[in-house]
Amino acid sequence: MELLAISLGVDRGYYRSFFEDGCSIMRCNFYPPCQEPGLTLGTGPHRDPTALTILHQDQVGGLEVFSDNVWQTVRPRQNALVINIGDTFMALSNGTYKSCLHRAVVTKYEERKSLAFFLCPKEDKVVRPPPDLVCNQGRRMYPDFTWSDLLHFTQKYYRADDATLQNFTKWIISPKSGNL
Ligand SMILES: O=C(O)CCC(=O)C(=O)O
Ligand SMILES: [Fe+2]
Repeated sequence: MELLAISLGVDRGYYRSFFEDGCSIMRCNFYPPCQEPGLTLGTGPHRDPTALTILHQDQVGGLEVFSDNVWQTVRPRQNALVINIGDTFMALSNGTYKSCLHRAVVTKYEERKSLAFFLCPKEDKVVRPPPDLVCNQGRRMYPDFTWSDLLHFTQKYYRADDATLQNFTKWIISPKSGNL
């Protein structure tokens, strides 16, 4: 978090202290083999709604990221972790860092496991970029929201996909959401 703050030219402690009392989540994904792997996906295309994901995949492989307009395979490396930016960090960086679109494919004969650590803020924390960043950029790209609002949105109303943050922003500012 300090490195990300330094890269954005803001107070180096801003994000680190923001996540100090966070409610992070760890999940193990299990993908059974599939007789027709070309007809399905283990995990469809999405951006993680969380802030930062630290992921380890086993040697079977299957993670793909959408980059330069194509799905690129992330080759498994036993001693490496994949770090992905999620939607919450995209909002915290006022849109400078883009959340990563990714998916996981399945294979015909081998089962696959991956272990993901999702860095999340404390539920009632207001997700707001540092003032210096907004000042330099001239405007806020996303409204204030709490992590609990986004979590609720993605667990109750909306399955995380390519456009979660965009649709969440519309939902949060709509009077019908009951959030204002
Ligand atoms: O299994 C993988 O490699 C990706 C899992 C994933 O995208 C997720 O758990 O959010
Ligand atoms: Fe993901």
